[in-house]
Amino acid sequence: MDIHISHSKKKISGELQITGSKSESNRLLILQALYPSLEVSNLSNSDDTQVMQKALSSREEVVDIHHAGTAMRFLAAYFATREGREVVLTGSKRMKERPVKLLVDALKSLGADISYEENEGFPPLRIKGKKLEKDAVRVQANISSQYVSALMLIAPSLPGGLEIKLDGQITSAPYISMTLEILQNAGVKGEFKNNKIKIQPEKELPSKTINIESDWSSASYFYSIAAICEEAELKLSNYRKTSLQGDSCLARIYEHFGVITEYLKDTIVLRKKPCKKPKRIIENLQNSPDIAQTIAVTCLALGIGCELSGLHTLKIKETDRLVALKTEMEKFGARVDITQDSLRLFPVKELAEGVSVETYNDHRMAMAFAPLALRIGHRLLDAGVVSKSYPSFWEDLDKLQFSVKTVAE
Ligand SMILES: O=C(O)C1=C[C@@H](OP(=O)(O)O)[C@@H](O)[C@H](O)C1
Ligand SMILES: C=C(OP(=O)(O)O)C(=O)O
Repeated sequence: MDIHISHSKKKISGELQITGSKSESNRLLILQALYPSLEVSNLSNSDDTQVMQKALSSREEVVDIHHAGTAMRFLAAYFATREGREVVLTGSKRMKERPVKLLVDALKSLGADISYEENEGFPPLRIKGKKLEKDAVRVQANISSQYVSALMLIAPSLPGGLEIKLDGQITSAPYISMTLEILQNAGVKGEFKNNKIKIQPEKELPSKTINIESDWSSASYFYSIAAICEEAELKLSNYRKTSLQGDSCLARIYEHFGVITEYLKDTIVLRKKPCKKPKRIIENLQNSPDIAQTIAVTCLALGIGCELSGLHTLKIKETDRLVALKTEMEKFGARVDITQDSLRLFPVKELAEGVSVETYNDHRMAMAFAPLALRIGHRLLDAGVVSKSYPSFWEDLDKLQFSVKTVAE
């Protein structure tokens, strides 16, 4: 589905209920499979969570998780521990290009039986489930935090628990803390100190319902909308000031653009008042890579420069997000310089008209460029990609009076 998106109002107000965090949901689904006494509420309705649910209930040999990185990494660890079960864990064409070797090596060092069906180091994986007896492992933590979280999630189900030593500079660290806090909330004892994680074994966990906070990465698009329009008041429900999600740092970052967050009980209110624009934004996003696209496009819309660093993981996500951002922002007339781990946008006053934005099977490309419609109408190609994390995104924009029209492909 290709769309044309535009908006003509200067002031935006509305109330939205965004679906549950996909990161929290996919961790809790693995834990629930290991400990059925756990219940969850406000589970994400994203494709990534649906493929995880389907994979966990499937009895088939081939388990296909499409584009879902967390499902690939977390399920590789989970199936490695399922005695007597053999699966081929596969995914989309892009998933077969996303590396998984460091996790597979760590699992093999614990005794797992995993082999590559196509290319060494990449999915699909053939996994023959076994009882894993060892209780210590090392893993490199500078490529993806998902490898670490995957090991942590199976850790309490191993007979002696697990000590995980992290080598290298840790990337996306808040996601590791999120995994630990979710384990602790569920009743598992564990700690994370000085590059060492220790998780205690647990045969059973107490019956408990865990409520999932709504998704902060998805909230980023509304921060961007608030920043770009002249006045805004947006209420987003099921968000907390103390969040497990690192992307809640948005509230601080968007203050640079004049967006103030008020925390009510279980709801946030984003307000934008007319303000003086900053010259440029400088941020290291090593802890929150998923909001890089949102921030870059906010700056493009406002005619502000930005220097974003800590972005080395963007190259191995749904697409090479650094190249995708450069290509698409330059269509609007901007100059964008990228390196292996950074992006620099030079401000542009007049944005080009009649642009078609490619989305590269990447939900965040579509959602990050949508708020730009407040400055200039444009086309977004394959806009249905948003369902990876936020299936009702376009309906929610409609509630905020964006004009979203399907166009002939
Ligand atoms: O653990 C998680 O839920 C995630 C970790 C991050 O990945 P990396 O650790 O690979 O950067 C993030 O980009 C992804 O969207 C979700
Ligand atoms: C990178 C992402 O997801 P994953 O790695 O889980 O596919 C994302 O949602 O931006």
